[in-house]
Amino acid sequence: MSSIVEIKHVSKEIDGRSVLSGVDLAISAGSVYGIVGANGAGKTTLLRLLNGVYRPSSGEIHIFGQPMPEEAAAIRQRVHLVSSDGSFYPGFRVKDLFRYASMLYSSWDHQRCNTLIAALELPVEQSIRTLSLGMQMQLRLAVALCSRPDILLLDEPTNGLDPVVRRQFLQLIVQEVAGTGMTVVMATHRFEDLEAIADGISVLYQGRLLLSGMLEDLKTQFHEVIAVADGSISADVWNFPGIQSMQSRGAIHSCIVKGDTTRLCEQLESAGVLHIDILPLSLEELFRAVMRKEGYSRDAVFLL
Ligand SMILES: Nc1ncnc2c1ncn2[C@@H]1O[C@H](COP(=O)(O)OP(=O)(O)OP(=O)(O)O)[C@@H](O)[C@H]1O
Repeated sequence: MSSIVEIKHVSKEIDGRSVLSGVDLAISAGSVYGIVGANGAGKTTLLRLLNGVYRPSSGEIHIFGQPMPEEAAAIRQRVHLVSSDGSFYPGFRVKDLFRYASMLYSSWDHQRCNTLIAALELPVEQSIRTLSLGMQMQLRLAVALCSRPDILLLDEPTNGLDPVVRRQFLQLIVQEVAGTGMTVVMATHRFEDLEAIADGISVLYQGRLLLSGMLEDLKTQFHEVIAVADGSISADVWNFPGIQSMQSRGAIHSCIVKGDTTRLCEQLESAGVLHIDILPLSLEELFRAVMRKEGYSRDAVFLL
């Protein structure tokens, strides 16, 4: 598959502060790509670079094989950013917004618009300022889809959606990708959303990409190894290059390992452990392990 988005060694400074540094990323056409990371990692900034709101301080971004144009309006015809940030045409009624947006986008699809208004039960006569947060998110997505973007950028898109609508929202995105070949780049803290629809993911931490890859590949690369021992295990055993993190509680010792676990298991067996389990990781567990390796952890906050 060809890359529709190529980010080459991109850095971004805002107010003299480094927000992204040396980011390299290629995203295949027609895929759903997830960006995860702690608060303030730079996810929104990355999406804003992709739709031309920001320009890189250094490095290059190519979209559709072309360098990002100087004129951001041209790119926004084909790359639509949906986020829950800021107010969204509060003085408009829903139908006024659709009429206005239809004039902004040359590829506006009126038939799709009618279908989405009906499917999402959007109240066309209602003022946007009176819509719930979830309704507004659905409206933002509907406007984006009617503009028939080649690339849809989603920033925390399922915030505020109830479980039924959230599922419908994700299904709609999958359908669009399958039906139109649209590419989706989605920043989110909801791992279950990415498990459901993402092909690839990147983990951002303090403006750097820690990890990128296809979700299935990453899941086969990382495992949790649990060893039950009659007492402690020599520290030498854990001196193994693939170990991302480890913890011990009584007789149970567990570690997250990247790569082949055979040698580690041999070392554990030689150390006399009673039992070994090798378990696959969920995306959230994988994220936690990678972040823990970077020293990112939070203790409980006690206010009283
Ligand atoms: N306009 C701005 N002015 C100053 N600092 C900014 C601006 N935009 C972003 N930043 C800073 O850049 C860093 C990355 O912000 P960004 O919003 O991209 O992170 P994020 O990963 O989307 O975070 P979150 O998960 O909390 O939404 C943060 O430290 C933020 O304070």
